Amino acid sequence: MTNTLFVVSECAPLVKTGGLADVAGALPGALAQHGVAVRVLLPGYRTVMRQIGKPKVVARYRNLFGGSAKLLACKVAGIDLLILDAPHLYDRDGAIYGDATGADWPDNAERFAALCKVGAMIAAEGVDGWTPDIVHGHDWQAGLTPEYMHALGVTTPFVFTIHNIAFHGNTDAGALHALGLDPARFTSENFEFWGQISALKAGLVGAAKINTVSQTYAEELLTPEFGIGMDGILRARQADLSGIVNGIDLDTWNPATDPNITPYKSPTGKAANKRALRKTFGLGPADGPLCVLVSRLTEQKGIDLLLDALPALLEHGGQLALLGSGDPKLEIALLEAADRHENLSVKIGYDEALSHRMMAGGDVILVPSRFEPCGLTQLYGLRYGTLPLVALTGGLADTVINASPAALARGVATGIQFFPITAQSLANAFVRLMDLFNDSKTWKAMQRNAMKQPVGWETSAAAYNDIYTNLIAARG
Ligand SMILES: Nc1ncnc2c1ncn2[C@@H]1O[C@H](COP(=O)(O)OP(=O)(O)O[C@H]2O[C@H](CO)[C@@H](O)[C@H](O)[C@H]2O)[C@@H](O)[C@H]1O
Repeated sequence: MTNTLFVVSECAPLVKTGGLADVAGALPGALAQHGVAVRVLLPGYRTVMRQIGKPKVVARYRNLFGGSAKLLACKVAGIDLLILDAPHLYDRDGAIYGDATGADWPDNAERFAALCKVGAMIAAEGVDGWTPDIVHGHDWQAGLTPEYMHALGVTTPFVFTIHNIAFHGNTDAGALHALGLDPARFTSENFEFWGQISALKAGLVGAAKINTVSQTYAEELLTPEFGIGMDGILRARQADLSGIVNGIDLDTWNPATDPNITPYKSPTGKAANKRALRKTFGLGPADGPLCVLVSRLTEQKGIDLLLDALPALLEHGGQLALLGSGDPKLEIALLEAADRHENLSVKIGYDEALSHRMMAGGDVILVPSRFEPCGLTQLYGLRYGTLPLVALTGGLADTVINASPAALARGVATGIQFFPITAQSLANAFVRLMDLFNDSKTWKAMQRNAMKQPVGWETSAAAYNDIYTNLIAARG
């Protein structure tokens, strides 16, 4: 039995802004099959505190970055949680990373340093009769954990997973004292990055093993274009870097049992869901494919490329139902485009149940991202027979089999990929899509292929378990 402590800033179903939460929520269950007992250390945001009932207090901290705090143990949705209840850091209105206007909380450095520090203390002393053999941090919010472990003299191996390298968690050097970091280690070999404290770099430097969420993204990260300043460090650590593709929760995302939809086992069952979805989005009947897109609306996700390429879809009988929220400029541009095109319907917001109905009712799931470490919505799409049309990058390259002549001849295609990642090549992909969609025999075969593709956690959980076991064996 291996004990693993996850240090992570979000975890589904309790609190989610994106794919990180899905992974933190699903991977523990998958690892349990391999004899790994995961406990997830999570900030006690107001929304989390409301969902955990009466947990057990397992530790108290008199002064954790300016206030007292408690560590609470509880189980929600089968996940063993350790909730850091620090009201001065987490009990506030607004979102988990920022206020209602979208601005980051000014004390985010302290908020997540506190999480890392408690992670390190758990590794040092154990908690609730439980001590981790492995500490596994996710993204910059967990990056300082190995620094605090080092300060406490803890040698438990630290595994670091990069879900999105675009966020570095940088802070001014003046915060060294406030964060309780050792000024002697504020060097380019450790966590100094262009004169700032970088939580992400601390994680990359301090990890025994680093991984990201697909093999292609692991390779892309070694280039300046994708590494966003961290490519040099990652090249230096290449021997310890791997790519492990994400899975999805096969119970939550199961078209045969999904309570949000009219359940189906074969692609023909999608028709009723498609009718319902058109109604929800106010779209009329059309000859072309009904595309769906569910996403945070950011530059990463290529929404601007999509806006430019859309006529190639909409003017040839295709439709798009889009659900998302994020960058206000993109939200406005999408709403304006929806006013102009009757075959485009946009809902701004976050709606988990609707996202299920979109997977069930859509013909095609669009993921035109500029970069995508793994991506989850194309995996949902595969499972629901909703064929992915994706940019050829990161996990989208690894999980979709492009309908190339060779793949079609072998009968293995599951979707469409486009490259280079430009509006023009996306528009060309829409033209290819129309041809494929009109060839109903090929389309149905692709849907069947898609629904058969393994998209669960089985193989990837085994890969994480291998990392843990090798690190533990190497310690002796
Ligand atoms: N408006 C909305 N309503 C309902 N649901 C919505 C929504 N907007 C987004 N979602 C949901 O949020 C999740 C997004 O996950 P992704 O993996 O696609 O991207 P994200 O960039 O957040 O994750 C980062 O981390 C994950 C996990 O490693 C990587 O897969 C990914 O490449 C990386 O960028 C999906 O479950 C999606 O359905």
